[in-house]
Amino acid sequence: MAIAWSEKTSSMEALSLSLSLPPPVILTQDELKKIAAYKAAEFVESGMVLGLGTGSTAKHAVDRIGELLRQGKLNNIIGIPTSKQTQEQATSLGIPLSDLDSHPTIDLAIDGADEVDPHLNLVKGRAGSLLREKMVEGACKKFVCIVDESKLVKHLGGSGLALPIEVVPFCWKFNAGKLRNLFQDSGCVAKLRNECKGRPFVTDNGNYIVELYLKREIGDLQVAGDAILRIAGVVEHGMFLDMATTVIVAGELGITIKNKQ
Ligand SMILES: O=C[C@H](O)[C@H](O)[C@H](O)COP(=O)(O)O
Repeated sequence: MAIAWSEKTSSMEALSLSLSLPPPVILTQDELKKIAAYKAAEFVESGMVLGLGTGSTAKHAVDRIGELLRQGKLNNIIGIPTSKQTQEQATSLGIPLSDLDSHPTIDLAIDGADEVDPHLNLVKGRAGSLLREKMVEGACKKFVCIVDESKLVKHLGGSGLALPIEVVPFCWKFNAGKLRNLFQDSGCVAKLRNECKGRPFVTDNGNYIVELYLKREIGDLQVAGDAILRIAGVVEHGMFLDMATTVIVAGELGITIKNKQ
């Protein structure tokens, strides 16, 4: 797969255009996320069915879409939220919502990621929404991923963050052991994600998240993903392989748009 570097503009210029503010001297990570999100909102056209992502970067995109609707610059949009959190945000902004049952084909999805590798493979799920995100983003014609440059990695797992796996609560320790064994060559440690005070984090689907910390690079990602999904009780994993059609990266030196070809 070849990656085309199709655009590079100054991020400071983009921020000042988007926010009508003078360019700041140092951009925070959140400002970079906002720049990427606002750029992605330019891909939205009236009449589209839109996949609405989850997380701090996607939140900016949803805000922007709400703003454009309010201003009358967009109309006739239908949003398909990827989490209860995004559903609440979109509802509060007056974005009309639906679901995959009624709209099985989505024109465009916009969402963040925890890691992006050079082939535009992603790790997602730090906010625990990986299952609904994968369902929605798997049903879209175009998936625009928005990140700040800290999310770029040489290989998935390269940031040191965990690879999240959604599992049913029933005998999760048994499945955490199976997952650890699957990646024992990568020095895998498997931990349950906790909400607070030892209480497990529960996803919107009532499941748990097992986090895999890998010391070494995973070999074939597709093979690894398939092996994870063969474990009964695993619901989904956080690797989004060959799904993003575009990745918008906001960094100190500008916006880079990478397109899958
Ligand atoms: O479940 C969480 C989602 O996959 C998020 O899109 C991802 O974790 C990126 O989140 P953020 O934009 O907050 O870094």
